[in-house]
Amino acid sequence: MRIVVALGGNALLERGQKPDAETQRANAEKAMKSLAPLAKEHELVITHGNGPQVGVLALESAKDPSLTHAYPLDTIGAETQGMIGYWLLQSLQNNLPGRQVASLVNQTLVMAHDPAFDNPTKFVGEVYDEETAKAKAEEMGWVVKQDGDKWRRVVASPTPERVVETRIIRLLLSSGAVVVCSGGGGIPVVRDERGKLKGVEAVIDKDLAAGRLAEALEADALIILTDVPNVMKDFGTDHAEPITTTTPAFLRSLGAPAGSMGPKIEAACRFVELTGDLAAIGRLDDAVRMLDGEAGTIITPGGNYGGPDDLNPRHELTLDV
Ligand SMILES: Nc1ncnc2c1ncn2[C@@H]1O[C@H](COP(=O)(O)OP(=O)(O)O)[C@@H](O)[C@H]1O
Ligand SMILES: NC(=O)OP(=O)(O)O
Repeated sequence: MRIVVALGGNALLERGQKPDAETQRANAEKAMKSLAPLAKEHELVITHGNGPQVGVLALESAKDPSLTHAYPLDTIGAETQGMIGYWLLQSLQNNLPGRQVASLVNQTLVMAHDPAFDNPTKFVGEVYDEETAKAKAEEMGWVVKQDGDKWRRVVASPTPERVVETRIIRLLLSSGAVVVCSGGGGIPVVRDERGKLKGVEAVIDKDLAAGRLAEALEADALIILTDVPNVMKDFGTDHAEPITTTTPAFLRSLGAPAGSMGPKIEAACRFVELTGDLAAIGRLDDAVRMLDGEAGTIITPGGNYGGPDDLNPRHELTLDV
């Protein structure tokens, strides 16, 4: 089977943890141990978030006295792909001896006229109280918005249209390699009037980008991993209920959920609607059980799933290396 996994930000940095390299490396190691069983049996693509890490590197760059201009967000996106990609690469190599692993710096095309450029919505960096956030906005030239009961910097997050390196990712997968790519949703780029690629000031949503990549790779499943076991109906109320197996129509009928559960649901529903295949949302530790239909919120066209025998995979793992 060919599986695209989107790794939630919490897998690298739990709420309240400081973004030190050693903390994130240790979290990456735990996350890759959870995904190793999937990689042993399937073609696997791993994508990841970069919101907190963009914040750290952007601040560093903005405060570096040797620079005339702070690094732009496309360059910082590439830095985060290199850094997080390295942590994931090494953990995978250590947990999957003998298996080839590739970690790519790669780009995602967005449209230059995407209205998202005029309405920043993607939270990056750390959380502040309102007063500190507004002072930071003044000092750094940021836009800040409320995120729950805290405040955070927001940047433009245009819709991902296509992963530029889709073809090489497909080649790597068919040779048996595990591929880490589309980190932070991919480095945001547009094509200019001559068709040449050019970076833009934005951070793409990694779940939406993982969905687009899964479509383009004709993946058999899209698994979105976060820190909650299920999508909940009536989330945040005293009658909240976990959703186990469902349809895109039902999930969409719940309305727009708070924060980044929204893009997760959108990515999962779109993938199932367009491909007829399976998407799942749940906890990192449950990744294997989700595919067995024993955990998570499973989304299929008919809203039922009895396990991998219900799938009709197009891809088989071949270790051609
Ligand atoms: N309907 C819902 N069901 C479950 N969790 C929800 C829902 N709506 C919002 N959430 C919140 O979304 C969070 C996951 O989103 P987020 O933390 O942004 O993901 P990640 O960083 O793992 O990509 C959960 O911890 C939960 O607080
Ligand atoms: N790029 C992105 O979606 O990152 P987070 O998941 O860390 O917000």
